[in-house]
Amino acid sequence: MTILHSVKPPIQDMAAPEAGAVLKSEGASFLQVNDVRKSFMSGSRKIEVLKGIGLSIAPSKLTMLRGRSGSGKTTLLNLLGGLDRPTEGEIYFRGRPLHAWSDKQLTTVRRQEIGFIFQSFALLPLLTAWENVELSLRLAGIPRAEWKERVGRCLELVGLTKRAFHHPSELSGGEQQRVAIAKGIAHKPKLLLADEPTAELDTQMAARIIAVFRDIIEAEQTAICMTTHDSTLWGAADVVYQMADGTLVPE
Ligand SMILES: Nc1ncnc2c1ncn2[C@@H]1O[C@H](COP(=O)(O)OP(=O)(O)OP(=O)(O)O)[C@@H](O)[C@H]1O
Repeated sequence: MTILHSVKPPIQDMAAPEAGAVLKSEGASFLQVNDVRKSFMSGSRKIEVLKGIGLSIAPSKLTMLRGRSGSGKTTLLNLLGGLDRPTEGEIYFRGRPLHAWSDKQLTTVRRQEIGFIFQSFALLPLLTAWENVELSLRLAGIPRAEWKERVGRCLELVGLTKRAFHHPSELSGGEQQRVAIAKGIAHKPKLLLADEPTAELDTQMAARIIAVFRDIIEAEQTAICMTTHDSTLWGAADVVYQMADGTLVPE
């Protein structure tokens, strides 16, 4: 495990290619964050939440963002996933400038290349595990002919083949989160972002989720970046960034 703080990145000359177009060599610049700041207005008051973040996320690695509540982890994760844009600074994802992209371009890149997992599982209660995963493929525009094989593969990867036709209410919290992970990876994202994915789980279930993440990285070469308060999990990461009050700090 490497524990890092601020990393000054190589900035490449990146004209704005189409969403979907990818630079050929993406190793070191898979996901690059350069001096990112984010503020929100609360009435007439400006709240500075991120105060100059520089980091890089490597492909096929498990990266964790740790830090106290309110330190800015979720805000940063939302920027990494193109759910929001920085107030200042740059974010390059596979060579393309997310910070400069339109809402339409961000939606396309999210749909095709990024998966999200949230603390609260976000499953549709009336659908089975299988149908929940299938829905992701439908929304991502994957041809119907590919659904069966891909849903089966995703549920296998998270160890839920035998629970495929259960509804969320018939599954444990850990199993529900594994269905949510299968949903998150169904469209084969290059980057999977998980916001406190183990917060509602006990230690054993949390460890199982991390093991599933490892299997996904191995099998699909996905980069995974997750936030967590749980100190028992940090040792399982390839890289840990610690945040405090909107900045990255050394250990
Ligand atoms: N849209 C917003 N408008 C105003 N303030 C916001 C907004 N989003 C986040 N904040 C503030 O930014 C700070 C950081 O929030 P964020 O959710 O990123 O922290 P966090 O480290 O993820 O916390 P937690 O671990 O509790 O989820 C908090 O003080 C929060 O109130």
